[in-house]
Amino acid sequence: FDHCRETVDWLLGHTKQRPRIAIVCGSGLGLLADSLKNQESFQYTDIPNFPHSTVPGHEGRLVFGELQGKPCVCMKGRFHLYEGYPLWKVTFPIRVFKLLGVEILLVTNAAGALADLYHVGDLMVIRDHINFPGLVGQNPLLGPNEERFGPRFLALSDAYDGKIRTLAMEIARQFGYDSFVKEGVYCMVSGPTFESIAEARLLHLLGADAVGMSTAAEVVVARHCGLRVFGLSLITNKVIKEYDSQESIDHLKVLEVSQSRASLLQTFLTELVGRLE
Ligand SMILES: Cc1cc2[nH]c(=O)nc(N)n2n1
Repeated sequence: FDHCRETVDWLLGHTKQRPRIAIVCGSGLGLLADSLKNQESFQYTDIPNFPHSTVPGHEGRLVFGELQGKPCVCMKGRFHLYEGYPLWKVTFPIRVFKLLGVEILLVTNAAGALADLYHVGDLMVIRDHINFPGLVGQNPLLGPNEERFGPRFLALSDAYDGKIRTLAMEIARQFGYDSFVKEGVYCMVSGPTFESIAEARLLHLLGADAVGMSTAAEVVVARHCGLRVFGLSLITNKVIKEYDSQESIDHLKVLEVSQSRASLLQTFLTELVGRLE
């Protein structure tokens, strides 16, 4: 808690802005942060106690500013379990946002589609998640509970805010995006390996619609401290589930699709922020 307090005091001393909405930009989706008005940004390396990004496509800046007239703070670049960060570091920014006065967290990520319903370039509004690492002990809330943030035992049956999901689907309809904006279950794996065929089939059997290497841990910590959460996955590839498939996946392909759909995602999220109350 004191770690967070120190970081928050530093930030409060370096900007007059007081964000109500926090946005975590996924792989190659940092475009949104560039569109904020009255920007004030800080390199993660300059912020006390902040971890450093090490993944290509993740810049490493915390950007304060306004989107549709609403005070926001954007993470350009996030931290991943596969980088070797302990989960308390991966999720540290979320508790900083809480102490800054943020009430809503919008989290985006790139993910591979497990369900045939999804195609490359689709957007998946996250209805629920499977926190695979969390099920086997890699949970950000492990260890002594910090009562000043939230309860020892956290309920997650309502993790992804229903009102915001309804609003998002409404916007998709109004913008004519409904052919490629669908709701689904996001499964977090630790990475950095992409799934084997057998793993892909396993996750699909378990009810996951898309799989990625982030997001669930941040959402758990956000819910623990009472933030409303909305998650959006950009489908960057269809996960290979057949042994005779000629397809292959790599990080460059993930980034290429992210770049190609970044502006659409920006339009969608900007409209959503504008209509949040
Ligand atoms: C960011 C990202 C993209 C994909 N695609 C995939 O097939 N499997 C994953 N785990 N991920 N993660």
